[in-house]
Amino acid sequence: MSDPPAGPRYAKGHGTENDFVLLPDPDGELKLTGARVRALCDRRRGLGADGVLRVVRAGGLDEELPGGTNPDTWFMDYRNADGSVAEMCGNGVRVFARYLVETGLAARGDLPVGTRAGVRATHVHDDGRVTVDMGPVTAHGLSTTRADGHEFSGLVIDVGNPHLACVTELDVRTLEITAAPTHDPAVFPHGVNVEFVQPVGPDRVRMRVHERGVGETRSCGTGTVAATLAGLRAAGADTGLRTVEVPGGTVEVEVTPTTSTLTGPAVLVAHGRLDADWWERYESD
Ligand SMILES: N[C@@H](CCC[C@H](N)C(=O)O)C(=O)O
Repeated sequence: MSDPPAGPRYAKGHGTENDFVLLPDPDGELKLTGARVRALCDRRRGLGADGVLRVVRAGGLDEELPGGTNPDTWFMDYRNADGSVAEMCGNGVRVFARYLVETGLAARGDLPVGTRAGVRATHVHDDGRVTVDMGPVTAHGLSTTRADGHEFSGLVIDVGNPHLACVTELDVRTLEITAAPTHDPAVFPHGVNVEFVQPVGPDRVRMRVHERGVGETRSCGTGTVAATLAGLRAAGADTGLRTVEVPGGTVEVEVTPTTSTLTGPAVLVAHGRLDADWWERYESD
């Protein structure tokens, strides 16, 4: 039996069941078309994932990067399942850091990762959890959304990417989030990630999320940071800690006066090679 033609290498991983295909591409040689991203993320004709993380040195990227990004820094080139580009992914960056360490591309411990929202400091723990400094999280007033026949008011929050975090007394586990929640395009001209946040204890919130460019996911790291700030504000505080329960597990978030941190699991599931013919089929957008 002869081996089929081998295409690019890949790995599959997840953080609290927000799942990703990782594509190692140190020198930025892969042509990552929208069609390829959509096919990779498709759960029937591809590998299946919420997003793609291209593992590239910042210097290998053909786009302008945030100031302070060293060309040698590993850069998380994040794409949503619909092929769109996003600034930041909090679960993705943890899986990305774990991948760098497990494959020997970086040493265990403190590790900077470039993103379109800026360089993020990560720390890979011995038990497989990863902490990431998510940078400042800022609120910019209120907006509304409709989902499952309810109207929700929420905080407009910037975690490098846009969020609307709606604190509610409803049991969020019962919400039907089959259609995209509405949003005000004047407030969110580039779309938004919407969180439904239910306080369930003094230091604990439960969250469901509908992600821009994906749909409902089992977790969203930047969303948990937005949910924490919204939960804190609802309790009359600006800073503090929250355990955030999502359908795919739990993470810990801390918001301080200057930054925010996210700690949670990062799991690698598989390593392999794509079929070359399959990869070529999706070359053009
Ligand atoms: N799942 C991510 C967020 C991914 C990007 C988001 N869908 C967007 O378009 O902003 C996370 O863990 O933060």
